[in-house]
This record gives sequence, C-alpha cells and structure tokens, in this order.
Amino acid sequence: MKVAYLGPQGSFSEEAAFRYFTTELIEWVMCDSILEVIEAVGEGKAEKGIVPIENSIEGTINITADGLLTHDLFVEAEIIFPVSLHLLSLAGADIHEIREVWSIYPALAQCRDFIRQSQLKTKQFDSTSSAAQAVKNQERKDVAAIASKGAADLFHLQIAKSNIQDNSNNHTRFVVISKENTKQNGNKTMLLITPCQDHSGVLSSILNVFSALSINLTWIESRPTKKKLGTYHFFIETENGLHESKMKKAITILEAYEHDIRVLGSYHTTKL
Ligand SMILES: O=C(O)C(=O)C[C@]1(C(=O)O)C=C[C@@H](O)C=C1
Repeated sequence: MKVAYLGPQGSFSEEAAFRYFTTELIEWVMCDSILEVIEAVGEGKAEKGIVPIENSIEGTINITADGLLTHDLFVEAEIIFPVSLHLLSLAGADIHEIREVWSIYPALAQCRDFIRQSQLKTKQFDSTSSAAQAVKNQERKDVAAIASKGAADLFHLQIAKSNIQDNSNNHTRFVVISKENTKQNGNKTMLLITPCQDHSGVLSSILNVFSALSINLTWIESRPTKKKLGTYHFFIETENGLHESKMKKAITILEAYEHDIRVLGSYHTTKL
C-alpha cells in the first residue's frame, strides 16, 4: 500500500506516519507540500495520505480543510500527536546572532510569542524539515529553523532553544485520508455541510439539530466557498459514530432541509 506524507525526512508528519502505520508493508510517497499529499491521494498516486488538520495553539490547518473540500476524499482515522518545537541553528552558532526563523506557517504561528519577544523575522517553508535542511545547506549562522528534535539529529543542527511553542501542552491532530470510502465504523463523524441558502439563523438551525438529538460536537470550522464574500462551508465533527441512530436521524433531518451534506468519515482516534 502506498501512503503519502509531507517530507523531507524529519517532519512531524513523517514521525506520525511511521508511528501510526506499523503493521502493513508500506511504500512511502514523500511529498513536498501538504497540498501535494492531498493531490497524491486525490489522483490515485497513493492509496492513503496523512495530513495535519488542527493544532491546539494555531487551530485549523486551512490548506488541509480546503483540500478536503476540493478533492473527493474521505477521513478514515485521526491521530493526536504531541508537538515540541525547537529552535535549530548551525552547530557552534551563537543564539544572539540569529535574526530570522524559517519554518512552515503553522509552526511559526505556534511560536508567535517567542518570535515576537526575540524580534525575529520569519520566512515560510513547506515543512519544518525543509526549513531545517535549508539552514544546514545554506550554512548561515544568522538564521534558525523551527523544527523537531528528529530534524536536529538528522541535519546535524544544534538545539539553540527547546520548546519554544506558546504552550508546552501542544498537540497536532492529523487525519488519514483516502480516496476510497472504506471504513465508516468509528466513534466520531466528520460532516461537511453547505447550507442550501443563506438566511438569518441558518447556522443555528443546523446546530439545533445536533443539540436536540444530544449529539456533542468536537470541532466546527467554516471555510469560505470562495465564490462570494460571506458564504461558507461548515465542517462539523461529532462525538458519535455514523452507526448510531441519532446520527442517522440528524443527517436525514439536515437533508430534509435541503442542505448539502457530505459524510467525510466515521473514524477512531489514536493518541501517539
Ligand atoms: O512541517 C512538518 O513537520 C509537518 O509535519 C507539518 C506540521 C503542520 O503543518 O501542522 C505538523 C505538525 C506541527 O504542527 C508542525 C508542522
């Protein structure tokens, strides 16, 4: 089985993928960006992919949410992964020489306080590990990457400062995506709801269906339709599986309201 993830080596995605997929014989498909992972699965270059969808400090990873909107994909698992971000510089570089930090946007955002206090400039890369690789290759003492301990070891960089994220209790939620709608037997469900029309109270009428049926929501996110300002798709994740009668009832009611409902998946959580 081919599984796509965000590379290069030393990324958090790689660590999550290697720790989650332990049993089967896997052919890994390493991608240069999160969008490339989504496209690899969408285009059938890989059967499955693993992508970050939410971080406890920074919130939703929009590129992933938008990828789920535009590619016909399903979610078959969620993985909660602890994330410690470190400042990685060339061996022997003085921390006081560092003027700029490089990383993927969500990692930079998770370290906003540190970056502001240290008055550092920022530059975006497509992954934490590509930033670490660039620091190594460019041999610059005035820049540092924000990346993992694994990346420090791999690229022979020193940890100039450890755990620089705004909160030490930091987790990223990854989802396993696939083109095939295989397993639908989990205890959580992700729905994508596009309201049939824009009228006052439309979101509250949708949410009322869940509260009336005592369905607890674990995540709600809106993404613009990109067609008209003020129009949205809503991601709603519930604490109930698709097999439960109250979930079936909720979907039937929402469909009767003529909202567009896509079941993205019903899956279990793995804590790594
Ligand atoms: O750049 C990486 O190492 C990734 O796997 C991506 C990613 C993300 O975009 O959220 C994953 C986990 C951490 O939150 C930081 C970066």
